[in-house]
Amino acid sequence: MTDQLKVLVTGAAGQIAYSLLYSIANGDVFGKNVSVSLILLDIEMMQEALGGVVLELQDCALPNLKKITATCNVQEAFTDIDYAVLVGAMPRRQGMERKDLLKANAKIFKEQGKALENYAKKSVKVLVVGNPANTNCLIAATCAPSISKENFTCLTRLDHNRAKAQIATRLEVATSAVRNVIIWGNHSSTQYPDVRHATVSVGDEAKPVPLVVKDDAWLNGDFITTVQKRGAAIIAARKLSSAMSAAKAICDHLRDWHFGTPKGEWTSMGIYSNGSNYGVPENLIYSMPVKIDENGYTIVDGLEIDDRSRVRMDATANELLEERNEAMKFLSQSD
Ligand SMILES: NC(=O)c1ccc[n+]([C@@H]2O[C@H](COP(=O)([O-])OP(=O)(O)OC[C@H]3O[C@@H](n4cnc5c(N)ncnc54)[C@H](O)[C@@H]3O)[C@@H](O)[C@H]2O)c1
Ligand SMILES: O=C(O)CC[C@H](O)C(=O)O
Repeated sequence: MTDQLKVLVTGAAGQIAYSLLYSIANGDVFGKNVSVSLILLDIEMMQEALGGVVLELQDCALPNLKKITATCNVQEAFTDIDYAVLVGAMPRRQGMERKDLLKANAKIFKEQGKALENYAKKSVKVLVVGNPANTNCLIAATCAPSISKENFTCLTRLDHNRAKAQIATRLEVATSAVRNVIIWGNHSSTQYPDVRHATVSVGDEAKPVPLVVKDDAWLNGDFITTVQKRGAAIIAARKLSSAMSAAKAICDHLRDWHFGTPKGEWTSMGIYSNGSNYGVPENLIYSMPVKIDENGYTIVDGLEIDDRSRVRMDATANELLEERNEAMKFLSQSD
């Protein structure tokens, strides 16, 4: 494993980045034995604020942090990077619809997909966070045809963590006792949080979550809607979208992608669908359960999908197909 990594974070002057950068720079994500060069990209207007973030990172006096580059220059930002954490995008605020975000943010991911194609290492691993994350990720992947589609992922780990926490709270157990929840589909209110295959540790035994919860009405009702609408609930309360929990989820996603998932566990990631898993259409970024080792991720196969799940999985796929249609219109427009 390499002992030096070049990690780009976009939207670096924004609120998620403010909660994220310390953990990356401190070695909590890529390990204490790896020195990290951080490249911080934000738009020109934010360079003064970004300069302040740099001052703070310096003042943390972190031994792992080899170099910090703050820039608004896309070529400088994407050159030779190992990881691209694409956070920079407009967040939804109260009263905004998701399609407003697609209009505003698609051009960012078109430009950054091209920059990945032209300047990044071909082995670069890309995590798209900016919303609508799945479709922005598809846009970036489409604009970087020489990079393997497997290297493009979007963040659904926040939803995964939310689902895990809801079950743990309900059962009054530690979140670490709950394993193998799944988020299927879009990082949106159509996502399908699925606990039919999840387990909870009771003493030395891992028992199926539905058997321990013993409340199918809750599992098929309020549990699902709470997870689906959690982002909107946070926006309504904070008047800002989630940041601390998003940053934590980004760290979890990157750490598992870099080091692998714990034995016997899977996680949820938005990944490229080639059309051969669980009836998910080809050429979508769709969240699925994956196990990760030194060879990369593999989709957990063979899980039984019941009729109710099929309907939910198709509904979220249909939303992604609609978003893709919109996105392709942007891609066909000249710059
Ligand atoms: N996938 C998820 O789970 C998840 C969770 C939370 C938030 N989000 C999304 O993450 C994004 C960022 O959220 P935030 O709260 O940090 O927003 P923010 O407004 O606080 O910060 C966004 C930053 O991106 C910068 N930016 C805009 N265009 C850019 C560009 N072309 N290149 C580089 N930087 C650019 C802005 O200047 C700003 O500093 C939003 O789209 C939000 O909806 C996703
Ligand atoms: O815009 C939204 O509805 C969600 C914002 C963010 O992605 C979250 O999940 O907290």
